[in-house]
Amino acid sequence: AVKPPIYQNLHLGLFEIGKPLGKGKFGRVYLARHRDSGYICALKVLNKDEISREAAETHVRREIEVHSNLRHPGVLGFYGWFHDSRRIFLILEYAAGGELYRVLQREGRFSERRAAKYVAQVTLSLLYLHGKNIMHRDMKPENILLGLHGELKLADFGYSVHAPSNRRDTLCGTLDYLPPEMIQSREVSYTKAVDQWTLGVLTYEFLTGQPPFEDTVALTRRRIVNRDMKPLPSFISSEAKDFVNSSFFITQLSYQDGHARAGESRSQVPIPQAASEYSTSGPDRDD
Ligand SMILES: Clc1ccc(CN2CCN(c3c(Br)cnc4[nH]c(-c5ccc(CN6CCOCC6)cc5)nc34)CC2)cc1
Repeated sequence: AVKPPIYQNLHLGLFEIGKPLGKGKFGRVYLARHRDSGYICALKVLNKDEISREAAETHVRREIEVHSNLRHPGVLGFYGWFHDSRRIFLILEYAAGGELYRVLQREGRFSERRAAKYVAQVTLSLLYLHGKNIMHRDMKPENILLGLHGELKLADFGYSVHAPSNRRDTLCGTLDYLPPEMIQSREVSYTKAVDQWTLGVLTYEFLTGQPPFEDTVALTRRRIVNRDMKPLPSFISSEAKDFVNSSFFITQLSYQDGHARAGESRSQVPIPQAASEYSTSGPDRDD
């Protein structure tokens, strides 16, 4: 027999569940409305069994720990969480514009003006996160949402950590957005330069519709380590080309020196010699 409502999940009973907004690794996200206030939100419902099966407890714990302490217009709102015997529920801001990668897929690529607006917004969100000594580490169009007025919102803090960090999380999913230091096998400590590199990858993808190092898995790895970016198409302005290139070289520099040397123009920045300068040695890590 169906249990009387009082015994069902008290918190869940506070919400009316609407259309599913998407499926992910450990669960789904639904449009939801808080009954008393009428407030519209996105309810991320994670399945505990699937989380345990993938040994992703730390991933989820970190997502809640980090995300619940953030409050910024360029970061998807996190309003709270609750759980029952089978599921974990995250109460998140509803981004009315949906996922940025769907917009990019639909439009092919963005104009330089629109790309510049998005890069500026992601930069402000990153400045906020880095100011709190947090690296996102998993920035990609799939994890960027659009608000009602087309403003960008960073989401999914499952891979975020406090800088610097030498965690060796298992990296899964695409390598396209990861900088050399995160895919080379040596034990390294990640700095915030990780997110700066990814901003360069995002800029390239906004302008062309493809990530700069996209290739077969093995060749993507080699391209990234050698900073062997696929050439930008001729329709890209020289200023945009310079911006994308600098984010890969300045990042390499700041990573090497362990501190940001922002503001240094390219002419003063020693540009690496041949690609051979970067060792591609060391056992490949395919976790
Ligand atoms: Cl566990 C998990 C489950 C699913 C996902 C993938 N998405 C992560 C982001 N999700 C959303 C979140 Br969180 C917060 N607000 C959202 N708003 C939307 C959304 C909003 C509107 C639409 C409809 N489109 C909007 C653009 O025009 C065409 C119609 C589609 C999606 N998705 C989310 C949706 C699901 C990630 C992890």
